[in-house]
Amino acid sequence: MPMPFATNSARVDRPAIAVSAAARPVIQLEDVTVGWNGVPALSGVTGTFLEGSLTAILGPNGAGKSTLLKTVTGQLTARTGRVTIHDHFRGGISLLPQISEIDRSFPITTYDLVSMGAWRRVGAFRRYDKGERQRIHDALATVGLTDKSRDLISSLSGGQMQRALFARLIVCDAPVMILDEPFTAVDEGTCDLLLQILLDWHREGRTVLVVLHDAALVRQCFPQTLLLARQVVGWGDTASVLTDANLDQARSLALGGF
Ligand SMILES: Nc1ncnc2c1ncn2[C@@H]1O[C@H](COP(=O)(O)OP(=O)(O)OP(=O)(O)O)[C@@H](O)[C@H]1O
Repeated sequence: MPMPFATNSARVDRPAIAVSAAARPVIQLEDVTVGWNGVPALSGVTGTFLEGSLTAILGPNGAGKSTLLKTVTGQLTARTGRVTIHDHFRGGISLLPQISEIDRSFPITTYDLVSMGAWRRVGAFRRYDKGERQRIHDALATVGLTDKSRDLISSLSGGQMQRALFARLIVCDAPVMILDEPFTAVDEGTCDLLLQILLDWHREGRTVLVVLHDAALVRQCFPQTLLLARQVVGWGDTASVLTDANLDQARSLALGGF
């Protein structure tokens, strides 16, 4: 389990892409409370992810970050409040789950895993045309896994598996990308490569939400931050959210629980 607010990264300049004043809302949360087995994990969450924004979701362990992602992707239902995915983006959201949630023993190859990214366009049981096959090969090349395409995913290292999951997202080609701790347990070279891919998605105008634990990386590369500690501590411009006072409040709220 990563430590909250680790600070070990200083590799890439923050992208100088502002969210347009005319950006449309993509995902809106209104006073959302959601929990597990009747116990609230997040309470009173209100805010909007705008089109083209690149948002880091940061908070101590158990702060509700994964719970939030599961709520916006429809895996969990809010107990109260409302989650709205706006019409233009419905069906256009791709998720990279925490690597620990993936059954690595499932007997499929790296190519099969990456090709699943095309299911939304092609369907699970139809043959892929030449264009889709090329897209899969290109994605494998982008993440440096061409020579692993025939290997079972059970043989991949943690970093290679994360690269394969990114390749699946590249094939998905969705306008909204949601990633849960994509840099956990990966080597520095993989982290740099995946970060560049993620920043490229932002440059292309996609909406990107990323759960992270590395505050230094967030300060450097993420224009927007949602700081969570079982509730919203701050949501907006990263510099105004990641203040010492807010980080202290997040730590104390998460430690105290509610
Ligand atoms: N499957 C589950 N069943 C029951 N409770 C859960 C489940 N998943 C999460 N929780 C609880 O919900 C709360 C928030 O957990 P969540 O995983 O969303 O936090 P997080 O901020 O993503 O934490 P971490 O950084 O440790 O991954 C915690 O108290 C956790 O124990």
